[in-house]
Amino acid sequence: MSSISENLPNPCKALVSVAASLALSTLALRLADRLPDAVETYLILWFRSLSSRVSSQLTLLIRDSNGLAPNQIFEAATVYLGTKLSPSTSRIDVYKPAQEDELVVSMDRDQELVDTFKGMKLKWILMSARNRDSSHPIQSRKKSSISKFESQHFLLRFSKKHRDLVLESYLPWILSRAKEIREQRKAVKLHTVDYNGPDYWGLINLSHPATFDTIAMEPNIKAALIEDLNSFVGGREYYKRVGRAWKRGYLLYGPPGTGKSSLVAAMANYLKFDVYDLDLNEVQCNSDLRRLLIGTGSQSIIVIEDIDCSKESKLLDEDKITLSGLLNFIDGLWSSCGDQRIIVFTTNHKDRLDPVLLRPGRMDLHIHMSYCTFSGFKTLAHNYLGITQDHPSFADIENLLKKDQATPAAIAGELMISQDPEVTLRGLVEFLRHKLDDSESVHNL
Ligand SMILES: Nc1ncnc2c1ncn2[C@@H]1O[C@H](COP(=O)(O)OP(=O)(O)OP(=O)(O)O)[C@@H](O)[C@H]1O
Repeated sequence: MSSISENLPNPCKALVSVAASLALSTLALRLADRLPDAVETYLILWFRSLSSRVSSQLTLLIRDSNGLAPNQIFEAATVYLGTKLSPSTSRIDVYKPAQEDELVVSMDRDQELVDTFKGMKLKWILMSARNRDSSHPIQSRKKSSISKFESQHFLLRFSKKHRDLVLESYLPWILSRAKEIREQRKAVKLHTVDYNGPDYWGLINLSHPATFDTIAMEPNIKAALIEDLNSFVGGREYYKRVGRAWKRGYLLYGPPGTGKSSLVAAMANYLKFDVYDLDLNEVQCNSDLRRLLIGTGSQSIIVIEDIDCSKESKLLDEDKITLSGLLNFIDGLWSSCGDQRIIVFTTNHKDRLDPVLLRPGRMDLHIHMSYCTFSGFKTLAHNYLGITQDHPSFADIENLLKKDQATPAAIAGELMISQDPEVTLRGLVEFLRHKLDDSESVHNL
C-alpha cells in the first residue's frame, strides 16, 4: 500500500518537504515550553518521519569520531574533498603539518561542495557543533576519551535511489583515494640514532633524489627487486594467511661506490617508507638496541650499513651485542609489533659476513651491486647528460667497461665534469683507458 506522499508529483513533494521542515522547526519553538516532553518528542518525530518520507534525498551523517576513536571515513573525506575544492570556493582551511613540505588545504566548516561519481551528484556540507558533555552516549560514559569542545561532521546528500552505490562503492573509493593522496604527500623521513630524541631516534626529512630510474644496476635485478617490493607491500592477506610477520630482509653487497645507500633511498622514495639508519657503533648495549628497534614505526626501512664492520664495534662485556642476538630479536616477537618493515643489511665484503646472516631463509633477497656495466652506464648518461640515443663514443665505453672495474660513483664523477656531452664522453674514455693501463701495469708487476 502506497502512502499519499508517494503518489505526489516531484515539485509537490519538494514543497511538502520544505513545509514539513518549517512546520517542524516552528512547532519545536512554539511548543517547547507548553507541552509535556513526551508529547513534544512524539510530534517532532512524527514531522521528521513525514518530511523524510516525502523527500527524494538521503542524508548521511559522518561524524569526526565516535567519542573514542577518530572516524576514518571523516578523515578520508577531509583529505579527498581538499583536492576537490573549486575555484569559486569562498573559504578554505589551510594548515602545515610538522615535517611535511606542502601546505594542506581542506574544506572549511559551513561550506558546501558538490562531487560527482558514476553519474551521481553528491552534496557535501561540513558542519561543526559544540559538544555538551552528555550529548554523546559514549562520551558521557567515558570522560577520558576524546572530549573536544567542538566536533565536526559532514552531511552527505544524494538521491535515495543511490544509497547502495554510495555505501558500497563511493565511500570505500574515498577511503582508498585518500590513502593514495596521503602517500603522495608524505615526506620520507630519515631517523638516526639520537639518545636525546624520543625512543632514542632523531628525525629529519630525507630529500635524497635517488629513484629506480636514476639507479644504475642490472635491469633484470632492478625489475626483480621492484616486483618483490610490490608483492611485499600488497601482501597483507598472504602474510596473515601463512602466519608470518609482515617483514622482508634484503642484503645489499658490492664494493664501495656501487650505489647500496642510493638504492635504499630509491626504495624509500618508491614506497614512501621512512628510513631508520641503525648505526650499531652508536648502540651501547642490548637493551638500547631493543629500545631502538621498538621505536621504529610501521612502513619503514631499517638499514644496518657495513654489517661486516659493525660487530667489531665497542661492546660491553656483560651486555654484549651480537649479530645472532640482533637477528633473533628481529625475527622474534619484535617483528610482530609493526607492519610492513623492511630490514636492509649492507656490506662491501659478503665473504667476510658471519654465516648466521647468510643462512637460508635469513635474508629474503641477496642483491649484488656490481661495478658499472654498459647498461648501468647508459642509465647514468641519461641522468647526467640527458643522452637517450646511441652515441659514437658508446662502443669504446662498452669495450672498456668490460675490462675495467669502475664503480658507478666514479663514472658519475666523470660525467659531472662538463655538461657538454662531447667533452664529457671524450674525458670518460680517457679516464677508463688510464684506469685500465694502471690496473694492467699493477697486474704485470
Ligand atoms: N648504482 C648507482 N647508480 C646511480 N648512482 C650511483 C650508483 N652508485 C653510486 N652512485 C653515485 O655515487 C654516490 C655514492 O654511492 P653510494 O653511497 O650509494 O654507494 P655505496 O655502495 O653505498 O658506497 P659505500 O659502500 O661506500 O657506502 C651516490 O651518491 C651516487 O651519486
